[in-house]
Amino acid sequence: SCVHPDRPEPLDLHLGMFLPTLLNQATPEQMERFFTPAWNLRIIGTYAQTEMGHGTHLRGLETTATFDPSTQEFVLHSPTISSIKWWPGGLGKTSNHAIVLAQLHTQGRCHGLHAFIVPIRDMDTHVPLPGVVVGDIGPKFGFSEVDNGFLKLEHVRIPLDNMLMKFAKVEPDGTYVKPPSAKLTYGMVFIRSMIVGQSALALAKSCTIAIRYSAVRHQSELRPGEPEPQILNYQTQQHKLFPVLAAAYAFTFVGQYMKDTYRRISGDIHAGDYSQLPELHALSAGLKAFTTWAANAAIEVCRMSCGGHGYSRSSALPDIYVEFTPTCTYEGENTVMMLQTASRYLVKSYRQASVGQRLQGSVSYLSEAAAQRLRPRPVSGGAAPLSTQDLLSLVHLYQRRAASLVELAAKSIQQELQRGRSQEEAWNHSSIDLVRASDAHCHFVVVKLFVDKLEQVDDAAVKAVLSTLALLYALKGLADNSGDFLQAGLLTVPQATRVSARIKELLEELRPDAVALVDAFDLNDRKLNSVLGRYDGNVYEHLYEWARQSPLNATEVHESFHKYLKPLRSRL
Ligand SMILES: CC(C)(COP(=O)(O)OP(=O)(O)OC[C@H]1O[C@@H](n2cnc3c(N)ncnc32)[C@H](O)[C@@H]1OP(=O)(O)O)[C@@H](O)C(=O)NCCC(=O)NCCSC(=O)/C=C/CCCCCCCCCCCCC(=O)O
Ligand SMILES: Cc1cc2nc3c(=O)[nH]c(=O)nc-3n(C[C@H](O)[C@H](O)[C@H](O)COP(=O)(O)OP(=O)(O)OC[C@H]3O[C@@H](n4cnc5c(N)ncnc54)[C@H](O)[C@@H]3O)c2cc1C
Repeated sequence: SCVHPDRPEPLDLHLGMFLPTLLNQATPEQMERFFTPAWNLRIIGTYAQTEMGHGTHLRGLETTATFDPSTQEFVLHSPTISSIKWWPGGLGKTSNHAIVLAQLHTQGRCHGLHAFIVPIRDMDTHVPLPGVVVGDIGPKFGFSEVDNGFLKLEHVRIPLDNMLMKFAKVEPDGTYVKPPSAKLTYGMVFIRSMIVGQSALALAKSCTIAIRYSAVRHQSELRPGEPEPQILNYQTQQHKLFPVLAAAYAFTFVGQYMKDTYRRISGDIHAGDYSQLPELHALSAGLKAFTTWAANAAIEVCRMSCGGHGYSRSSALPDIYVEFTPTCTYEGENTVMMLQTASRYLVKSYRQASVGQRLQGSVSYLSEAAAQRLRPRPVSGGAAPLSTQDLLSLVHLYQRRAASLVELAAKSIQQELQRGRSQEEAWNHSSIDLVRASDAHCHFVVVKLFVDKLEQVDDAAVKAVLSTLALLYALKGLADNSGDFLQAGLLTVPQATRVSARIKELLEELRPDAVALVDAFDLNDRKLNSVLGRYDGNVYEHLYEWARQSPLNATEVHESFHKYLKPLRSRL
């Protein structure tokens, strides 16, 4: 990948969104005019969609692009303070172009959001062009390496051919030509798909640091009179870290699957087959939200499991967190993405299955569930026997939980409608259930993909340890969400007790292989950039060396003594 996923950089948007958007939405002539100079960094671009007043609600974006047939130009304008483009990475000081998403107006009609290439700085002097007010939005929670910026356009004129016209077009006389599918101009599916792999990388780095450190850190007393044990021998430490390790492997496989699926379906789209776009949108939106939320929480578990040294930037864990956490917000705020997957895919699929339609792809289980509902329920009605060893039965359990929560959400909407609420109100009053349904659907997809992957592993020893990780991932998820399974009649209290006992056994089974399993991520010391996660385990000497390098230690007596402490003393 041309983007360096390790640390945010001002060119991330150029490489991660400007170039891919050209590839997806530029005509061959526009590729020639823009892609080549952009590839050579003559043109440096960003993706300017979000405005001060709107990030999620794309239809609410206010920037306008009005076609002027007399000059064959678009006039780009920011009509209000809230329409100022706000947040785009690299916009403040780095980029000299921006792909600006604006409401297209031509022949007196608005045709919605379209993408326009807008030069914003002089290619030689880098001075903002006439009508362009651009700058940095100021310090943030992190991402200090990136100049996220603002852009105010004051009747800026660009040529007709600067509108990305691979799909929609504006003719010289101002006639608007619709795209083959309105969904093609949304974009963002590429990055959302890639972010799933970023979640895996963040987890792999964090648990590598925490597990290696837990193997070299000795603390307290397990058996009186014996030496202090490795903290990795404490069951609580294993209970914190081994599920994160299992998730790192799970998300690695899901990230690969997501990339492959993106490549396959975007290939179909380029060939004019848009049929799989809804599945790609739903999967990328849901898995982006599911994996980033999980990884975001897990990074903090890893940091806190390293005690005080985890809070030191020498551990790298604070930086990993600060750089990863905005993935829950950008590229589609997670709650909104979960709602997209539920409302635009799961509930729609549920309704299709309920009238007997055979579903394909990741929702095919909804057809099975619909058929199940038509069959007489077994008298016992109780939960099926639970195997805490059989992965396929656990996959089926997750599938049934997802089907149950999708049905619960769909029925909630129906009940709200029967109470006389409007469609919109009924959906809003069911949105907690909709998010739960998406979460359960994504969780099923992750567990299924993990188990599917095992079928591709030939080495018996590797397959055995990965199976143990998959079991831990599935059972830990079952324990964490036992309410869903109990409520759906898929689990009994005695079975839940057995799950907890089995998890303890798995932690013990994984202990001997834990360090080898993080070494297998093959993250070298430079990439980890962590004193606690060093491959050689030589933590204390390097921690002391790292501290000695601190700028505050450049002098034995810091200037603050003379500037503040001494004068303060003399006044007391
Ligand atoms: C979708 C919304 C939430 C709602 O939009 P709305 O117009 O109201 O639409 P709906 O009515 O809900 O739906 C209409 C139909 O359209 C379908 N739909 C919706 N979205 C899409 C889509 N994206 N694709 C396809 N189809 C879509 C929907 O299903 C409906 O279909 P149907 O009618 O039911 O059939 C919308 O408002 C929205 O999307 N909001 C979110 C806005 C958003 O995402 N903003 C992001 C701005 S850009 C940004 O944040 C950038 C951040 C930069 C971060 C730094 C990145 C650095 C690069 C790192 C890259 C790493 C690469 C590593 C490579 C490697 O690992 O190798
Ligand atoms: C580090 C960083 C980099 C970014 N880079 C870029 C970039 O390069 N280009 C770009 O264009 N943008 C960028 N963004 C902006 C980002 O895409 C938006 O912040 C994001 O889309 C969320 O929109 P918002 O900020 O308006 O939040 P809002 O949508 O206002 O969200 C606030 C709250 O409202 C809730 N909410 C909103 N709508 C709904 C709904 N329909 N149903 C239920 N709840 C809802 C959300 O769940 C959330 O809890 C970046 C943001 C960050 C933090």
